[in-house]
Amino acid sequence: MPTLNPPESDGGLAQWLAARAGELLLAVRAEHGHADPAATKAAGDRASHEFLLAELARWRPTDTVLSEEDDGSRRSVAAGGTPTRLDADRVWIVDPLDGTREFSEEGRSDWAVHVALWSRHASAGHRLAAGAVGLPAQGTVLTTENPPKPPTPRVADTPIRLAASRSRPPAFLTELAGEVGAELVPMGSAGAKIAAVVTGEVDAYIHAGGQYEWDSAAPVAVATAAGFHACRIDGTALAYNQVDPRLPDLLVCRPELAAPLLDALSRQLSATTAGPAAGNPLGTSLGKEQ
Ligand SMILES: Nc1ncnc2c1ncn2[C@@H]1O[C@H](COP(=O)(O)O)[C@@H](OP(=O)(O)O)[C@H]1O
Ligand SMILES: [Mg+2]
Repeated sequence: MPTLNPPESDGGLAQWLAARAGELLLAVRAEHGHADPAATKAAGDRASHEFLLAELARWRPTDTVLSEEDDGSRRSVAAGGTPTRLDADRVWIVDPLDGTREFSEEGRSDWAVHVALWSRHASAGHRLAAGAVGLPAQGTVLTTENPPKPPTPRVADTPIRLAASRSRPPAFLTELAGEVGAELVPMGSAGAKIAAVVTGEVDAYIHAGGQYEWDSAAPVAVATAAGFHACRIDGTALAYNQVDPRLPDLLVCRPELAAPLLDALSRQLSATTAGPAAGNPLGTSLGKEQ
């Protein structure tokens, strides 16, 4: 690891951490290969998590961290405990490896490193003060430090490109896509999908059925800093550093698509909750992705 000091700003630190964790992950992937996906996933998760925790302890020793790989927070909620981060002013919300499945698959570049800072005193409603999304296999880091370009108008009369989980898309999405004339773009990693919205590769990302704060905090910080829309699928605000870190659904899109997509979502959600035959229309599982 280089000993070079990170930039002083929170956004600069987030970018620096995401870039360096990404270098580590590329090295782990090269070393472990793809013959044993479970071993490659575990090694990547562990290396990136340990690196981020050590560097945050070094550079921000008084801040708190909420990480996907730190089960303590999840357990304390499940056991009825109150996580100490709820009293903290500054909490780093990190996903050391988002799109773990894709990380273990040869040739895929849809996996990411997420580093976000939640601050009690941040001005934005979601209280995300800084964030960076590293896309190591794509050679980029998107960051609030130098926010991506704001959205440009869509080319008229082209189908909306709608990113969705390639392994666990919400059951209502095919019907919704038909209703709004969208084409579905399956992709791994919440970070990679939100990055694809920000770069214009797709127009929107919809997820439902299960996710956690670390899956969306950093990419939502970057997307909203660039002027994109982000909210829950019922149109309510995204909130981070909550007692329960589950944040099971979201919509991220070009601002002009927020109203039509929320309308379509509202119709889908009322249709799917109306009938007993609906099953679990929002998704397939609430468990942690393995
Ligand atoms: N139903 C669900 N329950 C819990 N987590 C989910 C989920 N669907 C997706 N996720 C998480 O959201 C991230 C993006 O998922 P996807 O690639 O399917 O879009 C993954 O994070 P991790 O890779 O960090 O575990 C995945 O585990
Ligand atoms: Mg994740």
